[in-house]
Amino acid sequence: MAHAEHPVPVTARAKGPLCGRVRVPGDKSISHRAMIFGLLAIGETRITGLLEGEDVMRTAAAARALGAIVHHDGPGAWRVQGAGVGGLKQPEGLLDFGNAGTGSRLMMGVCGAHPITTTFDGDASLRKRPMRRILDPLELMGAVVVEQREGGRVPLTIRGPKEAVPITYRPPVASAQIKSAVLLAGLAAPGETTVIEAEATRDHTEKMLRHFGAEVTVTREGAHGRRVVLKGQPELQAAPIAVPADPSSAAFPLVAALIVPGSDILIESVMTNPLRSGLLATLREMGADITVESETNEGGESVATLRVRAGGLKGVTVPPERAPSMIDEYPVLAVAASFASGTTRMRGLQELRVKESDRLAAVEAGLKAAGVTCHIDGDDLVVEGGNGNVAGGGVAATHLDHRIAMSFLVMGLATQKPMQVDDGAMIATSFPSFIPLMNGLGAEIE
Ligand SMILES: O=C(O)C1=C[C@@H](OP(=O)(O)O)[C@@H](O)[C@H](O)C1
Ligand SMILES: C=C(OP(=O)(O)O)C(=O)O
Repeated sequence: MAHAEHPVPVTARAKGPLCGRVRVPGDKSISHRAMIFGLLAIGETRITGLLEGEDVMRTAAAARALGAIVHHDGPGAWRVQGAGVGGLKQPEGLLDFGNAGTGSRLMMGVCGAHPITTTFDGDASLRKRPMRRILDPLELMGAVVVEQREGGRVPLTIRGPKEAVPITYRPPVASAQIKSAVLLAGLAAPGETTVIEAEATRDHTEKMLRHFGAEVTVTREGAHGRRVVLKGQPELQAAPIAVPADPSSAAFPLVAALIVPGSDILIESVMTNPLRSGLLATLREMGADITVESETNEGGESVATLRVRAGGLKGVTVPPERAPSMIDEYPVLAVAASFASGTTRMRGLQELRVKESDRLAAVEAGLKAAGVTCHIDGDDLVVEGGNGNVAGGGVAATHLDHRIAMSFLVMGLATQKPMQVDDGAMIATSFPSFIPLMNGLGAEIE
């Protein structure tokens, strides 16, 4: 388990072109939801391809504490015997979600609508992240929240009502976690629970609700939004889940192959859900050589094998409405932008300030440590590309953030001098096999 007190410095250096074929682990968003729906369903949910990263293991432990029987059958293969909506057990201790925003927030939605009292906690990173965005709608649905330390942060305790009240909710920020927490709470409420989002966010919860037998309707709302209506108190029936490969993890070998001269790699069966594909669209606009070798369907999601070849990238402006479809990919996009020709402006990145770290500040500091000219302009990040030449030689501070760690290690594969990150331990939260997978492609990360 990763601890801030025992940082693990990791260094990446340029060695030569990357080549080979890889498949990245299962999608983190879908893996959390697979465990949660397994808990809420009647019967046995069989999961294949589950991401066995620390974040998802925290959600699995919470599902057990709430009454699920969870079996691990082999790599990625899990079975969850559910407690059913309404059948949750009062957990004995607190639920420690470690570094996991998604796991903690979605489980707050589940627990906050049931007549149980649950205490949530996490690591130093999670303790800084805003939870009011989840607690506000839960209070409208009848939950009582006791904040223990600091307002709107874990540790906190939620007592759910005898019967949750259905609501119509407009999340104040584009967030699949808020939408999902409200919908999961809505499962325990009679009548219809509605979420109206101004910007469409990832739709894994809606898809899984349907897959488990709930009635959900989704209609367009405004230029970029969605209205999601859930009919409450369904009996969810266990259903098999095949977790596709995580596009947010695929982003690391993908950008590495674009910036390391001479590289040519294949990334197998990456999920191409359009609400997760903003990075691909942006890299293509930058001139990236990414082709689809084959396309198919896995577990209700389209997946594609991508061939990625190194080549000159040019700077672009990334519009703010694209942010929800690539929210976790901005750190590694900033790395790609550092090697492009010209300026890249990434607009509307305010949500990056409240991730595992303040990612705007962490990216700016890491890029500067590598000799890249960049600045934050309001909520925009502006990066001046070095046209293939980036000095490197610096140390990037990761602030308990896996994506910051992996992004700067990818950068070090193409900089003139090696890049170090002060702590690689957090990589295990989302991509435990990152270092061997990259080294298998010919990288030197140690
Ligand atoms: O719903 C999800 O699985 C996620 C939603 C996003 O967070 P927000 O809802 O805060 O945007 C994303 O950053 C996170 O990694 C996973
Ligand atoms: C933001 C992320 O995750 P979470 O919110 O689940 O901690 C992420 O994985 O980049």
